[in-house]
Amino acid sequence: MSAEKKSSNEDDHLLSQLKEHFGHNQFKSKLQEQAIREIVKRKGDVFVSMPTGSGKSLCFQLPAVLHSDKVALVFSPLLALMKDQIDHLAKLRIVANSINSKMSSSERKAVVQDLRCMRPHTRLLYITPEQASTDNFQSLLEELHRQKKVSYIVVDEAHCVSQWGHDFRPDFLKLGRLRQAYLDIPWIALTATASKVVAKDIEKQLSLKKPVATFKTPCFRRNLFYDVVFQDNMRDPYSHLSEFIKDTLKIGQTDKKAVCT
Ligand SMILES: Nc1ncnc2c1ncn2[C@@H]1O[C@H](COP(=O)(O)OP(=O)(O)OP(=O)(O)O)[C@@H](O)[C@H]1O
Repeated sequence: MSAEKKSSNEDDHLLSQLKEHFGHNQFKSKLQEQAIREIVKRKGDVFVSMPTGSGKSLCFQLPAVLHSDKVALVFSPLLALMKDQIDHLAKLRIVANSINSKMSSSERKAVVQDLRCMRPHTRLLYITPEQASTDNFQSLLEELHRQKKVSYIVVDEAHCVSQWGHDFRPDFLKLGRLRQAYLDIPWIALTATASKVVAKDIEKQLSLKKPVATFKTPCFRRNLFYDVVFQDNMRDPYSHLSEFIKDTLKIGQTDKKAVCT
C-alpha cells in the first residue's frame, strides 16, 4: 500500500473513532487535530497549550480510548475537575476512574482490581499529583508498566508545575521524577495558560523528553482591544468608553476576522 493511501486510511480511522466514541463529526480546530494525530503516534512527548474550551481534553481522551488494553494515567490538580471529566466520559460509555484520598478503601480496591485484570476496562485513571509519591501508587505504576498497560501519562493543568505561573502546586514537581523513571511512556502536558517562560519551565520541571512536539495557540488575540486611561483624567468616562467601543467596532469592520466582544 502506498504511504499516501496508508495515511488517508489512518485519517479515516481516527475520524470514525472520533464519531464513534465522542459523537463529533470533525475536529474542533486544526490544532486539536494536529495534536491528536501526533499523540496517537506515541513517538514522544507532546505539549499542548490552547485556551479554555478549545477541546484540550479530547487531545488525550481520544488517543486513550484507541488503546483497548491499556490505561492512560491523568494527573489533575482538582478533584472537581476529575469528577467533571469522569462523569462526562461515563455518559459516553468510556470507563474512567480515579484514585484519590476521598475514596473508601473498597472503592479503591475495585479500581485497582480492574487495573490488575489482563484487559482492564479502565481507559483513563485520574490521580492527584499528591498520589504520585505514595508507596501504593508507586508500586501500582511499576506493576502496570511491567505489564505494558500504560498508554500515556498526562499532566492536565500543567502550568501548576511552574513557580512562574499562577496556581503553582509543589506536588506537581514530584511528577518530574516520575518522568525520569518511566522513559518509554509518552507524556502529554496540557495547559490553557502558558507564557513562553512558563512553557519552558513546564518542559524543564516535568523533564519532558526532547524534542517535545508543541501545539500552541498564538497568544495574540485580534478580537481584544485595550485602552488604559486614568479615570481622574477623564471628564466623562462613559462617553470615553462609548467612543472606544465605536472605534474598535470600526476596526472590526475593516478587519473581517476581528470580532468585538
Ligand atoms: N472535535 C470536537 N467537536 C465538537 N466539540 C468538541 C470537540 N472537541 C471538544 N469539544 C467540546 O468542546 C468543549 C470544551 O472542551 P474541553 O472541556 O475539553 O476544553 P478544554 O480546552 O479542556 O477546557 P479547559 O481549559 O477548561 O479544561 C466540550 O464541550 C467538548 O465536548
